[in-house]
Amino acid sequence: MEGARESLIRLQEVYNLQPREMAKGNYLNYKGPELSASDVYLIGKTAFTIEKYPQAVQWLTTAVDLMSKDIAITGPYVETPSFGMISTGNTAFLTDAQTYLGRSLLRVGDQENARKLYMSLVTDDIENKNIQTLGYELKSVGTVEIGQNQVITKFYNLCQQQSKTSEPTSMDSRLRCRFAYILLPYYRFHEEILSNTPYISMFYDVITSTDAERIKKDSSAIGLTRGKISPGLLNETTSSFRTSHVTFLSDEKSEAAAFLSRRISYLTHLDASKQAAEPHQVVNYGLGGHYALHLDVFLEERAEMKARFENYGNRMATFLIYLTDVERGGSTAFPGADLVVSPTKGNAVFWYSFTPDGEIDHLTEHAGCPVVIGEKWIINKWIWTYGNTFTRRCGLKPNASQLDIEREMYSGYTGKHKKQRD
Ligand SMILES: O=C(O)CCC(=O)C(=O)O
Ligand SMILES: [Fe+2]
Repeated sequence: MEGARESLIRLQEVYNLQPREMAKGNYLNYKGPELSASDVYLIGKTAFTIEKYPQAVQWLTTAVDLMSKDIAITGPYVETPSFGMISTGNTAFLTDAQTYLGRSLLRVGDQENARKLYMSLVTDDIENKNIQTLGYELKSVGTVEIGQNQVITKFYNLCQQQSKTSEPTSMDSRLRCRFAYILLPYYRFHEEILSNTPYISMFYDVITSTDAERIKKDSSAIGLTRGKISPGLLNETTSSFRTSHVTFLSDEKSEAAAFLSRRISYLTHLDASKQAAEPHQVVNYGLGGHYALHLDVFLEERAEMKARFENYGNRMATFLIYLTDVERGGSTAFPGADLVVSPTKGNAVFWYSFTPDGEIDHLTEHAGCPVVIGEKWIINKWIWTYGNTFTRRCGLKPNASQLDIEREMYSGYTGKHKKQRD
């Protein structure tokens, strides 16, 4: 339950949804479940606990409004034969909701309203522990810890836009659509260059619906488990940073996966076989499922992690295929490239995490936006630097872009450049 509440808070935060609307079941014009006043209160309390105070204020204000309305209709208390007057259903939480609201207001700097709320409560029930806590905190303002503001505005704005290609500037005049250059003449795929530096492109229809279903089936047969992040080798951990279910799917375990590895090699001109790439990783996100901003490469400070892969180098490139459409949300955002890619079944987003002069490209930081409506499945292929040292060599100029080096790269560095088919 706690996870579900955090998911709703994430949707509220990233997509700027109003708890008042969410309580009525309105999610970006989609109809979802309605929430009761006590649900709204409990979500507000969770927001408080995880230090999302601006969000807590919105939920708890809504809860207090909803509960106060209930009181107007039914009265806060009913007479019972054995227990005398007891408070009814939703309204039982009203005082608690008000005190948590006061404590949240205090933490977003609204002392005035926090104090007003306290004054209206303190006469009610002198014994109430929550009211006492609020009173105590009001007296010691300044020592109350204010949570870190974790709002990453740009990333959220991109998620809200759902899909956006960076504006072509004169420098980016080479942004375009083309047929991916593949040696087999009958093998044609559309590629759209979304960003030149960092190089991010979209391949269309790289997997059939049948194969997408096969991949889901083969990975479900293995079993998906809660995704982890690895700050270090020994402390892999589940975290609200990444909420999804994942499994690795090797070419041996799935014919569809093996076929896909070969296709990725053709499309990228890199070796995506098991000598030079990880097994595919299949990921499934449900409501609110997301992956916060990160780089796919391992950084120096993650030395332990690097040691684990010392035979492979680092993650040179990512080929991410969407196995489902997502009704709303679930895009992949690249704030460094001012780009967000909408999940479309069968399409793939591809990027290099290293610049052609061999440096980690921090502009490739990216995130999986939370899913609002529907379900999201993806399959990732991480292609390693070792094994691809000769398939993608360094550029000759220090600031060479991928487009500068791709002709030689595509001809296998034979010196015989074929004319690019545009
Ligand atoms: O789900 C997404 O769109 C991004 C996933 C991702 O970045 C990853 O799995 O490394
Ligand atoms: Fe990633």
